[in-house]
Amino acid sequence: MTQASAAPPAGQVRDHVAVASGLVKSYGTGDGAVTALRGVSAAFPRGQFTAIMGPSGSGKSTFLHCLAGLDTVTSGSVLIGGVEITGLSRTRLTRLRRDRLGFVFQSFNLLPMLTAEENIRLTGRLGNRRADRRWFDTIVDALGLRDRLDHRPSELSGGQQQRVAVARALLTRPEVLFADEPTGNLDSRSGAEVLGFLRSAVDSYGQTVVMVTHDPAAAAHADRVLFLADGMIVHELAGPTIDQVHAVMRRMEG
Ligand SMILES: Nc1ncnc2c1ncn2[C@@H]1O[C@H](COP(=O)(O)OP(=O)(O)OP(=O)(O)O)[C@@H](O)[C@H]1O
Repeated sequence: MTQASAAPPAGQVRDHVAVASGLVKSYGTGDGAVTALRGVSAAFPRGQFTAIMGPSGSGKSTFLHCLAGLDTVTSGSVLIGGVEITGLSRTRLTRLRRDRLGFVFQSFNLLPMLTAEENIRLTGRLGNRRADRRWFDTIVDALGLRDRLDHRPSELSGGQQQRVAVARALLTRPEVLFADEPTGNLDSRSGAEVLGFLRSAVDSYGQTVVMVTHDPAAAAHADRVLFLADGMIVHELAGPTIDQVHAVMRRMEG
């Protein structure tokens, strides 16, 4: 297996919207301590779609959460848009996540009492109203949600709910969209629709996407796949095909 690339030198940081260097994450102390990340370094170029794969327990979700400022690190550094986030106060971190990052999770995390449109607009800031309206319309139409905007989550299919969650995450034009198993609760057709949209957001709008997935077919939508094993990046594939991803996973799972 090839060695994955380390974080880039300082001069390249501006080309990478997120840079992790030497990330270590331990949970607990003493005999019960678990080290989930053991020195993970990776850089995420602007406008690229990266998938993170690896066996169960290899540290994928921990890595995504540390990278996105949802969890603290034990040591190491995370730069988002050039800002070192590991030392930020809780308030500044919350503001950075709200203003600059988007999130999509396996469970759609929509508010049940709000309509699809209200859910989508929940995190959107009011800036230039006309531009905001245009962008809202662009996302809603691209995701095929136009005739579902007045529905509440319980009146939507899983695929539609996840598309609402993706629209909500993209409304603020985040520097990075972080997705943790976004298709984990969807049938293969709905999953493919969500993945197709993420792909086109990268291709059409230059969106940066970082996605954790178990599914080789999902990972094949990405520009590259980083493979984690036992808290370390052990392999990287560029322009992955489903067969290549399967082959690496088979080797890793022995
Ligand atoms: N809050 C926590 N407290 C203690 N240990 C944790 C915690 N979260 C994760 N871990 C441990 O850290 C390791 C990595 O977990 P993580 O959830 O990041 O793996 P994963 O690759 O995303 O797994 P899966 O594919 O099963 O979701 C595992 O050994 C897990 O048990």
